[in-house]
Amino acid sequence: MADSAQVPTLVYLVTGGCGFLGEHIVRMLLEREPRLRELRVFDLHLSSWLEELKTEGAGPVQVTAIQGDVTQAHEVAAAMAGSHVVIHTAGLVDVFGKASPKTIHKVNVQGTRNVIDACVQTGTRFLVYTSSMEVVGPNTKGHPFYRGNEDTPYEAVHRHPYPCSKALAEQLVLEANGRKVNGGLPLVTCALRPTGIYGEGHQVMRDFYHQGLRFGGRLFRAVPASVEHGRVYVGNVAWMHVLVAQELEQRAALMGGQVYFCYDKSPYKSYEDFNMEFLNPCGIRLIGTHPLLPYWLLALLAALNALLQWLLRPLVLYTPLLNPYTLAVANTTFTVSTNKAQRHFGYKPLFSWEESRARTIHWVQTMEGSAR
Ligand SMILES: NC(=O)C1=CN([C@@H]2O[C@H](COP(=O)(O)OP(=O)(O)OC[C@H]3O[C@@H](n4cnc5c(N)ncnc54)[C@H](O)[C@@H]3O)[C@@H](O)[C@H]2O)C=CC1
Ligand SMILES: C[C@H](CCCC(C)(C)O)[C@H]1CC[C@H]2[C@@H]3[C@H](O)CC4=CC(=O)CC[C@]4(C)[C@H]3CC[C@]12C
Repeated sequence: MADSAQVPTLVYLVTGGCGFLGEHIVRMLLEREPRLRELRVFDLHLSSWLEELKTEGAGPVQVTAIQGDVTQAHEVAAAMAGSHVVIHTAGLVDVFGKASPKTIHKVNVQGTRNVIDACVQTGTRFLVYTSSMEVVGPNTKGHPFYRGNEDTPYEAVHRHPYPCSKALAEQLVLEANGRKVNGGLPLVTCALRPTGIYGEGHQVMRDFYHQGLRFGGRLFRAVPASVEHGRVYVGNVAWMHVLVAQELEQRAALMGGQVYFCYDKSPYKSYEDFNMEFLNPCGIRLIGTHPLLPYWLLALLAALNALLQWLLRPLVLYTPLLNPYTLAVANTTFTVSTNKAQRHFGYKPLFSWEESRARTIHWVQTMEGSAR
């Protein structure tokens, strides 16, 4: 990257820039990357906030909205021509059976291959990829991953299309590190593995909140409180992406081809107890200190849901929250504890747990259809 302490010269492209995480990355770049000249936001569906940003909130930075599909190699290459850094966060996040395994593979794996090829073709040298903790686990055997780091041995066995696709895509990204791009310089890549992300705009939190309102302000415990699940605030995930993108040139030898868990100081709790940190102040209570239904019954219901999904598929898309995969993930301890990102590029969470919590609560309270 050119040394541009004073004059903004850099062109960034964010794929999936209109998604939950993508929007936070876009806003964080505008706030925290003074060298930015142009920010290209590439997404299948462009959001209306982007128009407001283009007219009001971007300051001197040119924000370019590009409606495009990562599965279309020519669209990706055209969008990327002339950019210095690409943050590839576009993905099909589906663990509920909304999309077919083929579509998930196409978007997550072929889409990533297209981004890498476009880097090579257009001479874009820096690629930051949003991977996922799901690349590691939880595995199908339900083995706990307790306070693990990037080097913790774990038997990663995937069957579900989403983690399979993220694992393949991450591998492509890491293997691409060092490939010569147009102009002869080496590509520098790195992958971030967020745990379960939460914060403003989180669709599953929205679903749980509305479910709680429908049940008269109550949710029923389904997962034992002893199962701990790693969570990270979206603002800190965005911050880590921005920081990596900024440091990748100076620390290419150290960071190139590396993976980093994406974490912060959010407390280790069960998925449901953690959600209650936000939903409780918004009038939702979690009923039961133990799961109301025994595990075997939940597993049976999850299997039934899977069967119903399959039977109904020709007629209607039935995608309940409970299925064998979500039940297994929610019931398996998976927490990370690492300082690799701090050691390699000085990452420290930008938002404290208290601030992350307050921001998320505020978002739930101001959500359309909220109890307040
Ligand atoms: N939500 C979570 O808890 C976690 C998410 N991740 C990863 O973070 C990334 C972002 O996830 P979220 O923001 O949660 O999902 P999201 O669904 O809110 O955002 C994904 C964005 O990608 C776009 N997109 C999808 N297919 C596309 C295509 N073919 N071409 C161009 N754009 C396309 C969507 O329109 C959307 O704006 C994904 O790669 C996901 O695998 C990783 C760990 C945890
Ligand atoms: C929806 C699940 C909780 C419902 C359980 C039930 C039905 C028993 O009440 C969510 C529990 C864990 C979530 C996943 C986890 O946070 C890791 C993820 C990482 C990603 O990359 C994408 C999202 C997800 C798979 C996330 C999805 C929802 C859960 C399965």
